[in-house]
Amino acid sequence: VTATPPSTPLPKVGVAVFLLSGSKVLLGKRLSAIGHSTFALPGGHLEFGESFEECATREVKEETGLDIDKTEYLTVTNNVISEKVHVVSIFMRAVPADPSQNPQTLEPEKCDGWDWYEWNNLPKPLFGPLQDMVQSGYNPFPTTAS
Ligand SMILES: CC(C)CCOP(=O)(O)OP(=O)(O)O
Ligand SMILES: [Mg+2]
Ligand SMILES: [Mg+2]
Ligand SMILES: [Mg+2]
Repeated sequence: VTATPPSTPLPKVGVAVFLLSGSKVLLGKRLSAIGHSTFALPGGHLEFGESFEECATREVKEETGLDIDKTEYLTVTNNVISEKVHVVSIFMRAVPADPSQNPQTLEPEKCDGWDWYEWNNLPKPLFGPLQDMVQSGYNPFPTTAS
């Protein structure tokens, strides 16, 4: 009888949303097993049949109660987070549909609370894939035509 090798789980596909307000971005401290106690963008698993935009809109609404506008694809990253977790992250950007709306912590078991942070003064530690992007000097903000 040949032992079956331990199966390595398939990569996950996550959609993360840079929700922008002026020079600030919305972040929440994760309480899920993956990335526990690190600050991450709202977002989540891409579900069957969803477009990236549909997933972004759904996850932000589920997690923060906020409706979003001007959602657009930014970039993708490929991160092996641990020996059991490999995540392909689709990064989107968007703006709140109603700037006066405050985010709500709708999944307190997954997130310790949402706050707006200046891009040049982000909290630590950041969730792995986001930390890598920040470290690489990535700028999620629209470039205003000079
Ligand atoms: C980070 C990676 C596991 C992708 C899924 O992100 P997530 O844990 O926020 O997922 P959900 O919001 O869908 O629960
Ligand atoms: Mg979610
Ligand atoms: Mg989800
Ligand atoms: Mg999530």
